[in-house]
Amino acid sequence: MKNNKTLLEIKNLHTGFSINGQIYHAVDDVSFEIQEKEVICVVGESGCGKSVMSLSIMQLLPQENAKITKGEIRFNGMPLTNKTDKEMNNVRGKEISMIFQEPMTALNPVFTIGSQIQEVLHNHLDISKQAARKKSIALMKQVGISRPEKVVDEYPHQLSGGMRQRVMIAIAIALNPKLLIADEPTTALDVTVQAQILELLTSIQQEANTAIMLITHDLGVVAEMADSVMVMYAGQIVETSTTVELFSSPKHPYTEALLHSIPKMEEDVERLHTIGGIVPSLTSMPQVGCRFRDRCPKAFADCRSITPKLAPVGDGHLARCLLYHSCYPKQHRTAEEGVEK
Ligand SMILES: Nc1ncnc2c1ncn2[C@@H]1O[C@H](COP(=O)(O)OP(=O)(O)OP(=O)(O)O)[C@@H](O)[C@H]1O
Repeated sequence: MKNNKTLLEIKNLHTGFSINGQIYHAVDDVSFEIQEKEVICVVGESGCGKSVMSLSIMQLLPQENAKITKGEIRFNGMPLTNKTDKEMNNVRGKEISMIFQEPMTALNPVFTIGSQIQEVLHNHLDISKQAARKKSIALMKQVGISRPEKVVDEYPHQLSGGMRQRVMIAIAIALNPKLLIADEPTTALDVTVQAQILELLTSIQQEANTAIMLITHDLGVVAEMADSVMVMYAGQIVETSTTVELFSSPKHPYTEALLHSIPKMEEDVERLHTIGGIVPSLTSMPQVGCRFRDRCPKAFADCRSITPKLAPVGDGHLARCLLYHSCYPKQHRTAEEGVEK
């Protein structure tokens, strides 16, 4: 993937919420790149900042109290953070599109499916009514909606959840964006439909060469779809690498815990492994030291007082953990701090 051109570049992104007059960062110093045609998965428990990060990229932060306080977002070299809302309207849909978790809330219940797809076409293309209708039917066919000539005149409530998500995908790809951000696009769907939607996203990526940033809780999906993975914890990237490397050689104890929580076919366990404790809330975020320390089975004294950096632990592999800082030789930590390895 590294040989491809960089499509999205995020540098030191900080997005904060103003709560009782103080700024709390839900995205705290996040940097990464997405290459053309790459599939990158973002994983992490609820509340780790995945959605706030993608809404920051789209400049769709919902609340008046949310703001990008620092950092750069570049798409194809073009800075996005200083764009006006009107200018961003030319980026959204055309260059970057987003698919949300719950299609029913993203679709307008009082307009037909066809008119909602056509609206995107009319907003961006000089296209006749007839041509837009024809194109919307073709898009519906492309995303696997059967009888599109009929569905074009139906309303969202007449479709199943899976079909509604296909409509959302049709809207998202209508203008051939180069990047699709999908925020848990299958969470609200049942298992067989989930697989079909993920298959559809893969075929779009392969046929239209669209890069995909997929936010998911499902590590099985990551293993199957992603070229690379970013693990987020408490607003920060704690590990990132290629998918193969992450699954074969995870470095951060949080990644290890996530991987450990996947049920294995051959294991006869009475209970699924879960990670004890919860993600700290924005207002109780530790300001110094590792944010995972209270839940970490490998934590040692310095994890409270020294803030780990996201440091190289292999080729294109970064982890934010003191265990991999060179000033902590493994044998020293093991002997003096009782760190289990
Ligand atoms: N409007 C808001 N005001 C204050 N805090 C918020 C607001 N929206 C989100 N947050 C906080 O920002 C942090 C990141 O939330 P975010 O929704 O990005 O997490 P997530 O990883 O996407 O979770 P999920 O998987 O549940 O979608 C959380 O601590 C959350 O409570």
